[in-house]
Amino acid sequence: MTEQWSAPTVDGPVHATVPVPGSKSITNRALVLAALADRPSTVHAPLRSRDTLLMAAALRSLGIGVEDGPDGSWLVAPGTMRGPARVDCGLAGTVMRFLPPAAALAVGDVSFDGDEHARVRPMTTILDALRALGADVEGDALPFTLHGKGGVPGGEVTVDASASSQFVSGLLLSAARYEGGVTVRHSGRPVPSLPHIEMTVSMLREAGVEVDDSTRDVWRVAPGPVAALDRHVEPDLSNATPFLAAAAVTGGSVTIPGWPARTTQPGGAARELFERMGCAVELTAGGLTLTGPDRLTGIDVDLRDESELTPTVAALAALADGPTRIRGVAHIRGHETDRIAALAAEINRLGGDAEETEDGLVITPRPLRGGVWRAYADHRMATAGAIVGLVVGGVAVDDIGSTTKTIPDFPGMWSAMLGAR
Ligand SMILES: O=C(O)C1=C[C@@H](OP(=O)(O)O)[C@@H](O)[C@H](O)C1
Ligand SMILES: C=C(OP(=O)(O)O)C(=O)O
Repeated sequence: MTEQWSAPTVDGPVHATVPVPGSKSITNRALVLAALADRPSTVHAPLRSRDTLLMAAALRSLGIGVEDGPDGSWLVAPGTMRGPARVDCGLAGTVMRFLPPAAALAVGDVSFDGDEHARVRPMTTILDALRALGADVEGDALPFTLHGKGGVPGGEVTVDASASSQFVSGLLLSAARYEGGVTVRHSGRPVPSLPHIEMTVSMLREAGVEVDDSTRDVWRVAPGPVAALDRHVEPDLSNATPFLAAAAVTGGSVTIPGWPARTTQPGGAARELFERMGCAVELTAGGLTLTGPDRLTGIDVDLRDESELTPTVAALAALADGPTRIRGVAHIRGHETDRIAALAAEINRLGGDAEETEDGLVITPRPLRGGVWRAYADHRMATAGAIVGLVVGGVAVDDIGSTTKTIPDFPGMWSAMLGAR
């Protein structure tokens, strides 16, 4: 059952401080690394939302201990993974791409499935790569089964990762535990979301794993142990962007506490994007504060590196005072939904002017009217609808529940933010 949600509209600037839950990308990397580590780990301030709860549940079904710590942390007790097990990936790219390479180390069968929308997300590249590295995999997309033999030879593999950086990240995360380690070479159109691969490399190094990424499009992971983690998870900076956007579109000001001065999250680039659109952004000890302008400026932007920000940028663009061109994100047609088609359809349904291009969108602002904004089961489509609804009366998001993918209570956070006006 999906839940239609009337997006609240405001008639003045939004002023609020909004604490944002932990990063999905860091939490799910930390869980996989902790499961492969040689001793128990603690993950502090993890995100607890559908994507990470599914990862935790999947690891438990494989025999890994994932217990609640006293302070909201997760305590992870590693061990030999064992099938038979069934993994529900939901719609989480990080579960469907990060867990199979780890589960290939299990003893026994591990079957994977997910939501209807997940079954059409690209998977062949990583499943073929696992076969090439010596794993026994049945299937080319969800659902599929791994016949685990308790170990994987590893070696060198060439992949076309132009559809998702997660193919590379997934292989690298488990690579140290493969007998010969793993070398991944990318061959094809440019890899999107490269900072997410850098996040993977950086977290592997934190866990004592030797990674050579000195050659472009080649990553070499040496075989060896994975050290236990004691890891704090930063706020999810991509999930912070709808809240910052609330200040941007109303000329208000929103502070996100705990915004890191340095980060491996691509969402960190949101600062510069908002500035280019005319916002003032300041990082202090209290967090990142964004103050919106009288009118937002349209921009020409390549979002290949931070493609998960596209829905927020598109929503801002529809409300700006000049055209925006978004480039470099052809692969987001394979995200939770075809985001290029979905954004164009929903902006146009409300009377806007959004045109699909091969690798992005051209959005020319027009006065918008209320109506149903469809989420397509996609959390970031839903939050984009909330941004538009803040200044366009009568917008209803058809499936606000989709936001639980990466934010446990988006409607509650949104109304708390507006209540603080
Ligand atoms: O590794 C990760 O945590 C992610 C990588 C990116 O995927 P793509 O490379 O498929 O864009 C990003 O969009 C996704 O939200 C999270
Ligand atoms: C693309 C995204 O998610 P996933 O991790 O499921 O790929 C996203 O969160 O924008």
